[in-house]
Amino acid sequence: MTTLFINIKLLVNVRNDSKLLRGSDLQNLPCIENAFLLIEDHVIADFGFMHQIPPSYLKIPATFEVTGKMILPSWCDSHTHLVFAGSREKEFIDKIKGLTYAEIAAKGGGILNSAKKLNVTSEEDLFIQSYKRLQEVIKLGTGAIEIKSGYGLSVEGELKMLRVIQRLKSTTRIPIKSTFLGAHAIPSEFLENREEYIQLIIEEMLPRIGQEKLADYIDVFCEKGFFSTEDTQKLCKAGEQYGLKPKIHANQLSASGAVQVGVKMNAVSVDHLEVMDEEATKALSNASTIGTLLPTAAFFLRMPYQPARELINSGCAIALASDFNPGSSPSGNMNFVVALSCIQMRMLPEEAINAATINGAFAMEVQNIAGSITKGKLANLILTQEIPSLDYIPYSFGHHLIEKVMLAGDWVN
Ligand SMILES: N=CN[C@@H](CCC(=O)O)C(=O)O
Ligand SMILES: [Zn+2]
Repeated sequence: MTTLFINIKLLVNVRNDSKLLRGSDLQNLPCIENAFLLIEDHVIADFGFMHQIPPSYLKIPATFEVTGKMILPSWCDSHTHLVFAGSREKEFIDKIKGLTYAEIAAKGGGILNSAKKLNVTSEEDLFIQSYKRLQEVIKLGTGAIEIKSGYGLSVEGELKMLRVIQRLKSTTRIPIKSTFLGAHAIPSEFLENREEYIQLIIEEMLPRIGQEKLADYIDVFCEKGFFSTEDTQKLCKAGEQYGLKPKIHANQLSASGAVQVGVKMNAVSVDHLEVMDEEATKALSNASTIGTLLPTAAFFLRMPYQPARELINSGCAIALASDFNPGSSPSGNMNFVVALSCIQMRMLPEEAINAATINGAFAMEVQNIAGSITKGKLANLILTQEIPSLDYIPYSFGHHLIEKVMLAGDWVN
């Protein structure tokens, strides 16, 4: 199947090769004005200026004339908890009434509440709920995604979640990476003996996950009241034995040393980063580990936003992701993530788009197939409506500016 786009107002994030962007490089968003784009056999085959289009292309039957519209690579959402059961809007009301995230967790709410729901939900039902959410975010322009377990917190619950992610991988066209987050919270029955739960993860969950090849990464919620930096190192080392690289929940509620541990463990990414101190920023600025910012979690929990400018000015490689989950970010809308990053974290539109595409791709190691308009990459694309400029995308937050979305060269809507 061959598809041609002509008269594209702006073809965004056009690159010959893929490089992780850090510091001031994030501002460089290469684009072609008045462009063509050729898709062949699911991948990007060619692109360039309209005035240089090879005449033979103009005979292609599936030609779309898109004057006034832009084409972007799909969003790469490298941090989600999209597989969950039910919802937690009652806690939302508790938050409105003034309870903190930590107070809700201490009351048996939070992650443990989702775990309770998940463990009484069948694998089939969980798949149906998750599949629906995945279709929704695809229509919102997400074209590659990472999904975590972590609401099972029991051997069977965690395996159930990871099997659902595996089924999503095999039944949809979107590239999916799977992360084992057994260390998301200590289940209530282990509260008096947390070591025993850590042993359960290491001795029972990980071997099963390794055997069934159910995960690509291991994650730990490294935070006071959850898992310590020592626990995190121990769990990451155990994960390494099964080929799982770390992607860590770090510095969400406190500067706990989680970022430094992630960097030391060669984590692919350290995610959240609401509460950074000098040492954490310094560790990240010299590292290949990506700092993934989750501004919608800060927004929803009324927490200070991640210090994006400081991180960029320190030379860090940063990505943006949605953290889609029922407790701290019940939205997987990457368009809002990008807008919020510009509005509240003072990221420039170019920086936010790079962080949500190419750097997001690196943060889940799909940079060879997604994240930019590059020959040979999957044709996972966003076609906008007619818009006046690129800056208009984050500026007009909350508007639905996407006309159509393509995954591997096929329209999904
Ligand atoms: N912080 C840890 N995990 C999730 C929240 C999970 C929940 O509240 O259910 C997060 O990334 O924000
Ligand atoms: Zn998360």
